[in-house]
Amino acid sequence: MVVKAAGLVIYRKLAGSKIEFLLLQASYPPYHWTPPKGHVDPGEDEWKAAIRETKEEANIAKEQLTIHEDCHETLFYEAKGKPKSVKYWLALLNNPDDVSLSHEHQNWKWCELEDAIKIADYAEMGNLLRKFAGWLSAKQ
Ligand SMILES: Nc1ncnc2c1ncn2[C@H]1C[C@H](O)[C@@H](COP(=O)(O)OP(=O)(O)OP(=O)(O)O)O1
Ligand SMILES: [Mg+2]
Repeated sequence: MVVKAAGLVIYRKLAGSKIEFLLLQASYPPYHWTPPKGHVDPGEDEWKAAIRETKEEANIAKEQLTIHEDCHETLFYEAKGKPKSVKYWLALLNNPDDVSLSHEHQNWKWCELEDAIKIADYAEMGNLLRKFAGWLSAKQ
């Protein structure tokens, strides 16, 4: 059985059409960095889980976001010996307010694309970030 999770790749726009992605660092080994995301609860779909986890993990509510429903991608990898899928949608944080974290994370960072790819470390996440950045530049 595949463990299902979902999240939002949140970005903010700075002056000069600069874009930065939000990454959160786990407060437990391997202290990895990912966008806000987590497991789909019983009775929930991936969309609902992505929004709930973003609120729980980064204190960002749906109302503060413009979620690009058409821009999404699912990652597949093995976590704790089980296959896992994580569906991410791209979302703009309308007013770059402060992020606040739950106990599951110890740090957060706004990163430009190349930095985000380095910090997120996993190749598939790097491809996803490049794809989402490409989608955004095609939209402008
Ligand atoms: N894109 C990825 N590709 C491969 N391995 C990954 C990837 N992202 C995280 N991992 C690794 C880091 C951990 O050792 C393990 C579980 O991490 P992760 O999927 O982030 O779940 P998690 O249990 O820490 O949090 P969550 O509850 O948010 O899903 O998989
Ligand atoms: Mg999580």
